[in-house]
Amino acid sequence: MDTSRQIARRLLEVGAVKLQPQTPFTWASGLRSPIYCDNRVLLSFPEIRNEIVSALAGAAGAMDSIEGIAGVATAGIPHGALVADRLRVPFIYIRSSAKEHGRKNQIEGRLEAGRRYLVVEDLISTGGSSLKAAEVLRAAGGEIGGALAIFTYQFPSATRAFQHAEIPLTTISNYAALLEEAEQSGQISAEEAATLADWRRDPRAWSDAFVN
Ligand SMILES: O=P(O)(O)OC[C@H]1O[C@H](OP(=O)(O)OP(=O)(O)O)[C@H](O)[C@@H]1O
Ligand SMILES: O=C(O)c1cc(=O)[nH]c(=O)[nH]1
Repeated sequence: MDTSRQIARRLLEVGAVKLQPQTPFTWASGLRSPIYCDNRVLLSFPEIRNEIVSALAGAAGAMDSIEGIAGVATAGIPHGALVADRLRVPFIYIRSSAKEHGRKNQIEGRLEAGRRYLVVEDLISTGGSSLKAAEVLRAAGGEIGGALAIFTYQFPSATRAFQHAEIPLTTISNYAALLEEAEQSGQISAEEAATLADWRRDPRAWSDAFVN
């Protein structure tokens, strides 16, 4: 079994994937969606967490000269810190906005201008959170070696956004693998599969059309 399917299996195993077509989730982007994949749950299972970190660190290790990890707040922080620890490289994290008290930082940790960072995020929907963090990092003088996440919904608009920002995106699992795994293991009903197929054809239209 390939890594993306194996990780998808783990996501289902820990109950990270929730379906609520009648009472949709609101995503960070504001989109409403029948599905939510909560990668934070993986952190509570040490063996599975170890498997995830190994896959992320393996992917990061295969990239060209990554000199530091930049976690995206909040869910990218624990995964990113674990990967940085495994690779023995510096770690920083990027808040969605600057703190309003204390040192008023948006980037926490010691950023070194010119250092090549890998942006680590738990999940990519629109890609907006990771790309915003990458922008903040670039503006502060950091180089971006790429972005790495556990899961992506594989939206073509997200792919284009990463290409436009010239940031190569790598993920260790994805929506197609999740759907295959859920269908083959019988963890999704025909009705749920139909809802997801309908949603996936045009997530924005599905979101806009949803009436409470
Ligand atoms: O690709 P995007 O459209 O930006 O969506 C993905 C983001 O949404 C979630 O963050 P959220 O801000 O909801 O929660 P968190 O604080 O737990 O990271 C997730 O952790 C990603 O950061
Ligand atoms: O886009 C989001 O906010 C989002 C979607 C999802 O499935 N999981 C998550 O943690 N965030």
